Amino acid sequence: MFEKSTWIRLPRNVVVGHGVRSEVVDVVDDLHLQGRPLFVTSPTPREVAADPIAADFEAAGIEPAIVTIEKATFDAVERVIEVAEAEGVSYLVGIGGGKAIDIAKLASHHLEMGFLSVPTAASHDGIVSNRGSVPDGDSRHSVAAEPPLAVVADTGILAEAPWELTTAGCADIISNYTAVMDWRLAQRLQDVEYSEYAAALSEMTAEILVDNADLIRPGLEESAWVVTKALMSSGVAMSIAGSSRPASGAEHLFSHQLDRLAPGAALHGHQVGVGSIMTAYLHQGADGIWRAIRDALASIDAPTTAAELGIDDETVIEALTTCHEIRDRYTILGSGMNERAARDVATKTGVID
Ligand SMILES: NC(=O)C1=CN([C@@H]2O[C@H](COP(=O)(O)OP(=O)(O)OC[C@H]3O[C@@H](n4cnc5c(N)ncnc54)[C@H](O)[C@@H]3O)[C@@H](O)[C@H]2O)C=CC1
Ligand SMILES: O=C(CO)COP(=O)(O)O
Ligand SMILES: [Zn+2]
Repeated sequence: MFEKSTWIRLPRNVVVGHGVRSEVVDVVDDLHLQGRPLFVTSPTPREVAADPIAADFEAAGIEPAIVTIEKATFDAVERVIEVAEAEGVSYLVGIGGGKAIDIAKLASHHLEMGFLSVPTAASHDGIVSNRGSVPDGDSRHSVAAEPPLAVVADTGILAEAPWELTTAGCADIISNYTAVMDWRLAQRLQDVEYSEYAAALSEMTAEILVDNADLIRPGLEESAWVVTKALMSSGVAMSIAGSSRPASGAEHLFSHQLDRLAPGAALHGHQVGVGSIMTAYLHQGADGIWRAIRDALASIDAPTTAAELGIDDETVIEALTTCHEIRDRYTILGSGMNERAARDVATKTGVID
């Protein structure tokens, strides 16, 4: 008897384009959401998007509550939950980069409320995913969370954000190549649950982005369009898989460990890009696609070395040798790299001198 079943939860409305920031009120109306929202944002996104969107809500007779968070932590999720309960809100709107959106996503899941995702940076592929990524002591959890009811991505805002945020989003997508290699390996060796559709979508998204790399240039609003669509497609792959596997393999473990060893040194996307160069080498050796990944990153101005990340060589080695402990996720790193092997891959790929 066939007993398999799955739930794929995706946004109902995806609104992308120039000036769509002013359509958030219409999207809420279309979703028949009643009552007050709680905006979850961080300082700069508050200025560029949350305050103007709040003014639109006020003009429509709705008084939003606003909470500003600085870091993606479980304490921040708790604080948002407390504010939501104290203010009697009925849905959440995450406005900002990956951290603000993750916190809104996790809080709305706990509160059993809907949430909208309003990215102000094309810097990460959590915009539509049903996962939240939060550090917790020595680990980094990928937590099942509420997917957004709707996404409103204003390409005008995204194109005006600092260029490195967009190149970080591109690198987060390019890292899908190695994330999928790790997923297939884990399926073969550990029989982990695997979706050919999600894997194919994730790889195709990276391929389309790389094929359109010449459209990705600073100051060009079309770049924000191309990158945002790729970020959404990658997020949909995660939602189809019911796991971040299609977009997160050993290169992400490396980045999560750098977040612990060198907090705030570099953007998530940039770290996973550099990780991806090295894990591609580990998968396929000197003649594999590691050079293509490095060149694709370089072509969109993303870092390809430890120095460009602003991280010293020894921290890279420490991250490589310890990051398999971050979570129980089987990857090419197996039960861990020793120091010589880590130095070898980092040197041969030019990540360290
Ligand atoms: N849940 C998921 O599936 C995924 C989650 N993530 C998570 O997302 C986070 C990384 O996201 P990021 O956006 O790189 O970090 P972030 O949220 O810290 O944003 C980076 C910086 O950009 C600023 N910023 C955002 N929009 C801006 C604008 N328009 N103008 C000027 N500054 C602006 C933010 O205030 C922040 O200082 C990590 O915690 C990562 O684990 C990443 C990918 C997938
Ligand atoms: O960043 C992600 C995908 O790009 C997902 O994050 P996790 O590695 O925490 O699942
Ligand atoms: Zn990522």
